[in-house]
Amino acid sequence: MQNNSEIPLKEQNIVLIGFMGVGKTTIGSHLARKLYRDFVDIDQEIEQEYNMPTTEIFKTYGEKRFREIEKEHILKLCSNTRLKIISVGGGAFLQEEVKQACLASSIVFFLDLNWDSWKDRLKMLIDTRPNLQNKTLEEIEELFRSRQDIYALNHSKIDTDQLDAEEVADYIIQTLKLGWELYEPTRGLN
Ligand SMILES: Nc1ncnc2c1ncn2[C@@H]1O[C@H](COP(=O)(O)OP(=O)(O)OP(=O)(O)O)[C@@H](O)[C@H]1O
Ligand SMILES: O=C(O)C1=C[C@@H](O)[C@@H](O)[C@H](O)C1
Ligand SMILES: [Mg+2]
Repeated sequence: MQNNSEIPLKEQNIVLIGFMGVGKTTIGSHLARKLYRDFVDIDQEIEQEYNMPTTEIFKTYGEKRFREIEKEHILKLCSNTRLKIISVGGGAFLQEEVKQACLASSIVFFLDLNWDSWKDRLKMLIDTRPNLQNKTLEEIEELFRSRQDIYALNHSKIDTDQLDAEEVADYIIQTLKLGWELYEPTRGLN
């Protein structure tokens, strides 16, 4: 669970990564409530800044612009904040600089879900995720599989297949407590 950050492990931001629809936003808000921390959802931050949904931002400004704004938001949080729960967009780790900044400053959890479970969620996601639109199921599966590489570097991988969102949040908290105790058992007490 360790990284290069000067920030004590218990105060580092927690970043949730994974493919669209694995539950980063839902689980992140449970986690924030349970740990009494602020929750930041990068997609929602960008939507608020532009005052339009992601699908409209993609149509009006293009994915490239969206990625630039996404990077700005994440880099700022990585360098200026602590104690936050951050859900990043499913494509954020496509940008190497974003990936490295998160891994160096924060505790990064990869929320994993298998394809068969994921595809049952497609109907719920399609209207609001531009990168799922105008694709066949085979193309979406190809995207799903090709994206797994970008999530492979993380501090902890959580298999979410058999768990509801709240159970995943509880599991993350158990993992964190173990990591905090193991790596910094006395920090802050001396
Ligand atoms: N563990 C879970 N079990 C069952 N359903 C879940 C679970 N986690 C999330 N969901 C449901 O899946 C849908 C997508 O979840 P959510 O929006 O949190 O995904 P996301 O990872 O934030 O996606 P994106 O990267 O596109 O923002 C929601 O309808 C949510 O209620
Ligand atoms: O995986 C992706 O490419 C995306 C995921 C969403 O979270 C949004 O960031 C946007 O819809 C793009
Ligand atoms: Mg989300």
